[in-house]
Amino acid sequence: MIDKAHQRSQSYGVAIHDEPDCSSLAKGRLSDMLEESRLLFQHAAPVMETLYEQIANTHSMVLLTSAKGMVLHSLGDNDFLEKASRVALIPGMDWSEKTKGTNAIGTALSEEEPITIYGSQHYMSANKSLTCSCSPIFDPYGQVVGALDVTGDHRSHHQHTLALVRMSAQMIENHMFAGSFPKAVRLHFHSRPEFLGTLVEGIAVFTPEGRFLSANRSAQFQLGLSFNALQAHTFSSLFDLPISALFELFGGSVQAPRQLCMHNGVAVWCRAEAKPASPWAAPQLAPVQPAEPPRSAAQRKPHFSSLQYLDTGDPQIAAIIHKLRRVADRDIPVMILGETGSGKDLLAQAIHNDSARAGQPFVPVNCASIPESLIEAELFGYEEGAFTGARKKGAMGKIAQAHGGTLFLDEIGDMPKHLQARLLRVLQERKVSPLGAGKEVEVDVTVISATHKNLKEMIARGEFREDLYYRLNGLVVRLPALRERSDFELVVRKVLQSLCASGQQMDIAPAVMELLAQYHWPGNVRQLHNLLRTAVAMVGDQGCIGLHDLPDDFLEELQGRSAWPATPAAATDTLLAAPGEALTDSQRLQDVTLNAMAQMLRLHKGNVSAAAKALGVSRNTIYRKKNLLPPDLLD
Ligand SMILES: Nc1ncnc2c1ncn2[C@@H]1O[C@H](COP(=O)(O)OP(=O)(O)OP(=O)(O)O)[C@@H](O)[C@H]1O
Repeated sequence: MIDKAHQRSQSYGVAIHDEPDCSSLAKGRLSDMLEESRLLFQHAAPVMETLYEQIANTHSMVLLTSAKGMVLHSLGDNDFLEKASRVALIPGMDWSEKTKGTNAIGTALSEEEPITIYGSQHYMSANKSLTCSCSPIFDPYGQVVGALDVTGDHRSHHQHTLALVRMSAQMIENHMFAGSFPKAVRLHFHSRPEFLGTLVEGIAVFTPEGRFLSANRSAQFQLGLSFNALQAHTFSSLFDLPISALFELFGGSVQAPRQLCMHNGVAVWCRAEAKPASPWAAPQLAPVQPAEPPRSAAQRKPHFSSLQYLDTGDPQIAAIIHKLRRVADRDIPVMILGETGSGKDLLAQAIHNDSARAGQPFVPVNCASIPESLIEAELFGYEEGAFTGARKKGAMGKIAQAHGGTLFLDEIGDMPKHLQARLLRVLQERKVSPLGAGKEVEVDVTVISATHKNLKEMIARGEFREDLYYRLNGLVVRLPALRERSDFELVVRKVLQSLCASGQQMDIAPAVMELLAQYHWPGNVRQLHNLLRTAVAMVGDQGCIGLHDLPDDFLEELQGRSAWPATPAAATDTLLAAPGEALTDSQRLQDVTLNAMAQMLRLHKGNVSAAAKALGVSRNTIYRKKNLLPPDLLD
């Protein structure tokens, strides 16, 4: 990228050794540009202040530029501002590549990508004492409208700066997004429900008829499609559902997240929003029926939700479910312990969905994923003007959003100590006071918390309040790790089923099942879910998951852990066989793999690429086994 930028700079005729020139500064032009970029400036100014707070006293400054690279606004340390003015890094100056050659602002705008330009990478000698990190800012129509930059002394550059700048640019984009398309159907989504409502959630907007209008960066990333490519899509081509089904899915509630499957096979948790004025919510399409009583557990689809769905025969899980049913609807706080990925989140949702509060919001908060500086505002909400960067009309906190329903405090062990006391007060008094608000709001929530940390040890170290611990642990349940479960095969089948589209037939070769059962699953069901998702994609429409459908790194790990004993045995079948014919003895997998490779190499006359393609593995997988294969087989 830098080489290309230098070539462009050269072609623009930028002189490497020119002195910085402030003479082109035109006050009138700056005020015109500010007027033109008013919307951008409005959304960016508070974010710039927050960003500046993070980097204050690091000899650096925050800059906002127009889409053409003109500096619109800057905030910085006084000593550095002076240095910056010496290199003409001041409002009104043009930092496009055409005038300044390679620099983060100009190059990020040319490439439409975030970038850091380190000291000597600058094109002009005068700028080599700077290091700058810049991200372009896109408007809700996919157009670059400006850039956000942090520039500092090249000796005090911090490697996290670009990440901070990217996040801040995304925050500005999300704010602009929130104010656009008031009549559209808005879908918020993420593969992890606790990320809904946070900076990283995907937001896609459709017309009431389902035509694509816009998507933020995260949505483009999750859908695997650029803004331009998305123009050709509709809601149904992206989510395999007519848009009218959204209403049914959300049953009139916009709060409780539901699962949808994207066109690329990845499941995401979603919330949908449509303003009452939208025809989507108009009576002829889908009448809102607020008076409808919550559906009973029996009526609800047992889809990733009810306790019944989670009961797959393991006695420890059965005991947990039994205990949970006994305390159901008594507002007893439940604390779920368990390793990461063991299903704590899913269990919390199942508890909610089986409770009398099922028709009300289920609001997850991941205490570990929200920056410490934002968690207070996220949880308790804030009033207009409560702090720098606060939204115009304030925001409702997660606790208040959960009113009537369930608040799920995931990773409670990561809750900052100073907020633990406030949370305790809310739980005791059932009232919440948003930041900057004089009055308190009554809240009726039932609380479920979860953690993989040892809270008792944290209490002993003074890191977790004992009184809060006893408030939260009405009933403590410990989810077993996947390797400890006796219902492994059923869990595999269930996860597999959840990954298949309706009507898609997918089986798993018995030998593969045996192999999976021997693995130690440090990432628990989440790891299994991810592995099977890849395998299902490898198999395609329908068929049977064989060894060659598993990712190479997983197979290598299995080999490394000697889950494949090297028992020499004459293998006869191959794992590429149909389900009924597949091997049942995983002890012979090594030989079977080698045999399959040898067979394919013979068939393709030693052509490793063709054999690898036929086996569905990479060429390296075959090369790595080179020493174990007959030497005459490899070309
Ligand atoms: N019993 C189960 N059946 C089917 N899928 C499951 C089951 N348990 C967990 N999963 C799936 O595994 C993944 C991880 O589950 P979940 O997020 O509930 O774990 P977690 O313990 O909350 O993880 P973390 O500690 O990282 O927050 C999800 O995709 C979930 O759908």
